[in-house]
Amino acid sequence: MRLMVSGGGTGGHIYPALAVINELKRQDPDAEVLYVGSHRGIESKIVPDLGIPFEAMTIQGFKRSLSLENFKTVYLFLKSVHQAKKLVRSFKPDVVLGTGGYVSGAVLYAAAKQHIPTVIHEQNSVVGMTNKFLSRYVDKIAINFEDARAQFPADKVVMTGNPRAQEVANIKSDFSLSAFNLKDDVPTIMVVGGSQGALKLNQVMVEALPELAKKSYQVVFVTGPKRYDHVMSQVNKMVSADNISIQSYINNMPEVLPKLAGVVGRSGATTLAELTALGVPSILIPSPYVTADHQTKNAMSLVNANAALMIKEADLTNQTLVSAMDELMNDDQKRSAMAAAAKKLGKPKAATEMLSLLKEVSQS
Ligand SMILES: CC(=O)N[C@H]1[C@@H](OP(=O)(O)OP(=O)(O)OC[C@H]2O[C@@H](n3ccc(=O)[nH]c3=O)[C@H](O)[C@@H]2O)O[C@H](CO)[C@@H](O)[C@@H]1O
Repeated sequence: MRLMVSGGGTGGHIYPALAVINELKRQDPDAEVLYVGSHRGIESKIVPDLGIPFEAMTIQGFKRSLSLENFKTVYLFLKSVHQAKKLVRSFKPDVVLGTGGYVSGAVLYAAAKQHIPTVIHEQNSVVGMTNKFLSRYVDKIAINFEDARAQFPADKVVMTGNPRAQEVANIKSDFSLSAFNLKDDVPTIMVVGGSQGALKLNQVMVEALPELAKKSYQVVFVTGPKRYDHVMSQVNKMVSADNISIQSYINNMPEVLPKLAGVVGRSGATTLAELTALGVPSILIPSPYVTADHQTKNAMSLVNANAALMIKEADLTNQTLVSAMDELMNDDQKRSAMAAAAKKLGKPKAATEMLSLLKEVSQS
């Protein structure tokens, strides 16, 4: 199979795409893949580092209000469509998959206009702007939350789950927490604000660190790559603790996640697919800065199933955070009940189902 994939801007769009590529390579080592991303998105670093053929385009997002920038955006979009058409003509994909982000808008639109079979994946319960636009043109739409179904043309929708779930569920991890200077036999919780880090969570964590340094559990605090130096400049003034490790970004999350007793984080859809695939209990702090408050909706699907606790960002302080972390980490029974509830929501066959859909569409 010749598979062209496009998705970018943020980890939540990129990792599901990479999981599909991994599953394709596992089933068919001779398959040819081309990943098309944007220059500015983190895919331009992550994808080539994995040795996956990568082409980058220049593209930018629409402003929600009318502005001159939007004219530039339309110009760049049309230019990207033109460039994407050329890439499609030269790569000759059997099928093109889009996993979200502006760049996938141009690539999938270009492919559909050239009558190449197309599929998009919507990770969230509330449909993103790019996928809403593309839904008119593509052949099939794979979803992860039932709530997304009614927002798309009914005959195109297929429930697959998020392919990243299968990738993390299948990993045999021999990761040691010693890589973070922590012990393997002490329960450990990770605090991570999605793929970019979260400003408020970082601020509150910096304030909470002296308290967390006294706990019997360990904490891996992931700041986000762009926020690491700022956090460290504040933390350096404090006493270091041997139960706390501060990291800027985790490159091998599928290996690290199985070693964790809990996660504190944003409720991005791909993060939730990972937590439920493995059955990791969590404390979720939905980002209030996303379209239609979709992270609260994502989080509620776990909270309602007793798989997660939730703190609204407006209520997030070092006290509310530490007390929720204590509630989770000091009660083994509660933690294992939450873990079991999370695992029930997992979709560990999602990558295989996605690939079946791609094959079916490519042959129709
Ligand atoms: C602010 C924003 O617009 N967020 C959106 C974005 O979030 P974001 O990109 O944060 O997406 P998710 O939380 O869904 O996924 C983050 C991904 O990055 C990985 N990771 C994270 C940190 C790290 O150090 N290493 C690492 O590998 C996680 O394991 C996960 O695979 O896309 C999601 C999926 O469409 C949406 O639901 C989110 O609302």
